[in-house]
Amino acid sequence: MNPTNELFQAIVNEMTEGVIFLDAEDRIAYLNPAAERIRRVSAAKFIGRPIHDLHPARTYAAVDELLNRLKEGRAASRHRVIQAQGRYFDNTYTAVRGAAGDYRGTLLVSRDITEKKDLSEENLQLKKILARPFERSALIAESPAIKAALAMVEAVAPLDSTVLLTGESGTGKELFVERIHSLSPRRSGPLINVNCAALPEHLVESELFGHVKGAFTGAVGAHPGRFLQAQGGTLFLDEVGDLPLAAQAKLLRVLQERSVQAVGGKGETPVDTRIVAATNRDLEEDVRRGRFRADLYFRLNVIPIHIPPLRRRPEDILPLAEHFLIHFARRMSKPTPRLSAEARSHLLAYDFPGNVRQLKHAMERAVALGDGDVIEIADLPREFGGTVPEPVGEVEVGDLKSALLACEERCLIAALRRHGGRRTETARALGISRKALWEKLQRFGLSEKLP
Ligand SMILES: Nc1ncnc2c1ncn2[C@@H]1O[C@H](COP(=O)(O)OP(=O)(O)OP(=O)(O)O)[C@@H](O)[C@H]1O
Repeated sequence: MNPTNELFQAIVNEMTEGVIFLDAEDRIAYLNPAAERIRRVSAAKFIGRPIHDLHPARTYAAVDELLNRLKEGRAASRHRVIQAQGRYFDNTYTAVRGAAGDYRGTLLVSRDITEKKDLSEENLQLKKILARPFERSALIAESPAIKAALAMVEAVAPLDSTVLLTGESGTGKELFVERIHSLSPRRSGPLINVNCAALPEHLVESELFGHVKGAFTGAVGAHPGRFLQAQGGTLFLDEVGDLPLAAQAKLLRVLQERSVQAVGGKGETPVDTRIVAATNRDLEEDVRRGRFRADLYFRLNVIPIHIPPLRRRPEDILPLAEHFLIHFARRMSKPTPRLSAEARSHLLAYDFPGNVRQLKHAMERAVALGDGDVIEIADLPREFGGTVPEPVGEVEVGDLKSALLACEERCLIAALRRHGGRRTETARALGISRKALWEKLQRFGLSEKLP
């Protein structure tokens, strides 16, 4: 054998690229070991057979077209990316011509580009993510009403004044507090959040103002209290309307004196914290009914900012829905689905008693359960289909769990009505903690609906 031939043979045998040579009649004249592995064929059986024998019938026309282009000199080489054995290959077809330009055949080289392709896909994903930056606490504000509230927040954030945010549950009050804090000179200090409705009544004072070791049974260690934890920062008193009256008096004193005394402690510690309070209750009404101290109300209501319910600002519904779809799709590593025209009109027509939180949960559910790239009406919770179901009424007995839940909901409603919506008394009558009551009201979306 010609030594040059031997040398080429050795090189081609060792190559990791698959090499196939097709003669002028499109028959396989040569196939190297790498091509045997890639195509899962043996050279011994395939030499002399038409190239089509390596391909599924549906690709014949495309392969013929490609080879014809090369034969006719319309192209010197062509690329095709194929998938084989779960990997991607870039196939380069190059026409081989004699000295006179006569077509002798085609050289087909297959390169494994799986890693490259994976990387470029990942790169594309990352570019998309970068092009659409998603802040964790992005605040969507399309409606004039929410833009006005945001403008107010931006104006008062740099001041140290107390802000009272009002609005139904789930309207985004917490996001507004974050915005106030992050735009204030206290932004590098802590933002401490206290949910006044979730605090057990007997622990309200020690939670807020701290306690010394051994101040009461269970006080094994000292606790600085939320006020001191928020030193130099912002203290967010969420659901402030749910503070028991005794705690309201103590809070008022702290706000007046600007100092706290820990439960069981003697000395006073000066407090340097900005107060932002929020409530979904009608505090003026609570003041009239003697449930909330008027003097505390005036102390907190220095700068009132109202966040309207979602049903009063329909311009926000679809932008919020899309924002949540992107967020959850990314979190669940799924492609971002879009809303069908019908789903959009249902969302726009719905009155959202649970506000943005309810919309957010619905979008999370749709992304989690959806298997397509379009969210249809069927992918939305049942209540979005029409009017909100009345919570009091016949128990729809489907399974035991839902029957028990419906029963629990009715008990809660009855107890709340009997106690005029007063959480502490309701919790006591039901034999559960205020925290447990608060959680149940959230779960059933009842915190808004009742007095
Ligand atoms: N404008 C908005 N843009 C983006 N997300 C929002 C917006 N408004 C509310 N959300 C989201 O909706 C959810 C509910 O909002 P948030 O917890 O701030 O409501 P809230 O008014 O504080 O409710 P509650 O009174 O029950 O504490 C949150 O996950 C929040 O991130």
